[in-house]
Amino acid sequence: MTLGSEAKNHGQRGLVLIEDLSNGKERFAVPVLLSPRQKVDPAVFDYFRYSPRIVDAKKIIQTQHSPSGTGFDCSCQGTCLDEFGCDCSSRVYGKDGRVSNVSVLMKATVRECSSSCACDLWCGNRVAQKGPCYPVEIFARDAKCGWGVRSSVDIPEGAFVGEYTGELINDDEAALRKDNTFLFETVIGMETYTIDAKFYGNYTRFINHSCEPNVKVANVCWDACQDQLVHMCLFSVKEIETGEELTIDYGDAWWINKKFPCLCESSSCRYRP
Ligand SMILES: C[S@@+](CC[C@H](N)C(=O)[O-])C[C@H]1O[C@@H](n2cnc3c(N)ncnc32)[C@H](O)[C@@H]1O
Repeated sequence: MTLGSEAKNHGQRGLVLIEDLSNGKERFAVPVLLSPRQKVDPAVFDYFRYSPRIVDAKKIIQTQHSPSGTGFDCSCQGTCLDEFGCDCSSRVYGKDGRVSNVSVLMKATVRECSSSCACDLWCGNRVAQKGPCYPVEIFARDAKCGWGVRSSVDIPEGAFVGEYTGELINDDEAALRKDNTFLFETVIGMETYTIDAKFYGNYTRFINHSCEPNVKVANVCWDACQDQLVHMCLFSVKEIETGEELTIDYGDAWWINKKFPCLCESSSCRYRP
């Protein structure tokens, strides 16, 4: 992590606290920007460890789920795409790697090709597994909401914008965690697990809630294993302009028992008294 001993000016966008929170682990730098007008506590960056992938410290995937035996593999030569009549295509991604109909994303798990498929790495059914390519920055939103994430470029609709990463833990351990702010449920096979991004994760754990979000979470699989880990993958559901904040809907289960109102400012806000 590059911590600026003196925050540097970053054009109009703010002062750079950290030049690249990912420390070279993403295709692009993930700067953290302070604002002279918005005081936000930077203490999180003292303990937060950046991980572009799920952290399986308890070896849940390795020991509890068979690494062999694929639930899904193809024998295609070259690329898999719906338009080539390929049966293994998830029928979600277009030729440009974007989702043409974002409403289908939330309906069923998207099965991308895996290492046990015969197709090439550039097959059209491998998108989220290759990692994000739209640069973002973490910025001081305001004292109440804390940090937020905004785009550094224009993002088209249907684009993959990142995977929610963090520590993979079982439900018993999740129940013991004191802070449930960063918990996100996932599944492996028939069992439910939790991803906790409080201490380990990537920029997606800084994405704030909106009742009218521009990003939605979809279930995506790409591991060559019968009981595949379902990755929580974020896709833009509308065009996002440079400088616009990325937001997701945390859902009713997250907002239950929260002692503060939603500050999303949407006219259709559901969590404001
Ligand atoms: C997953 S974190 C998002 C990153 C967070 N802003 C930070 O600085 O670490 C969720 C927390 O952000 C704040 N937050 C996010 N969206 C909000 C909203 N719409 N209204 C109020 N607070 C929000 C709340 O403090 C919430 O507990």
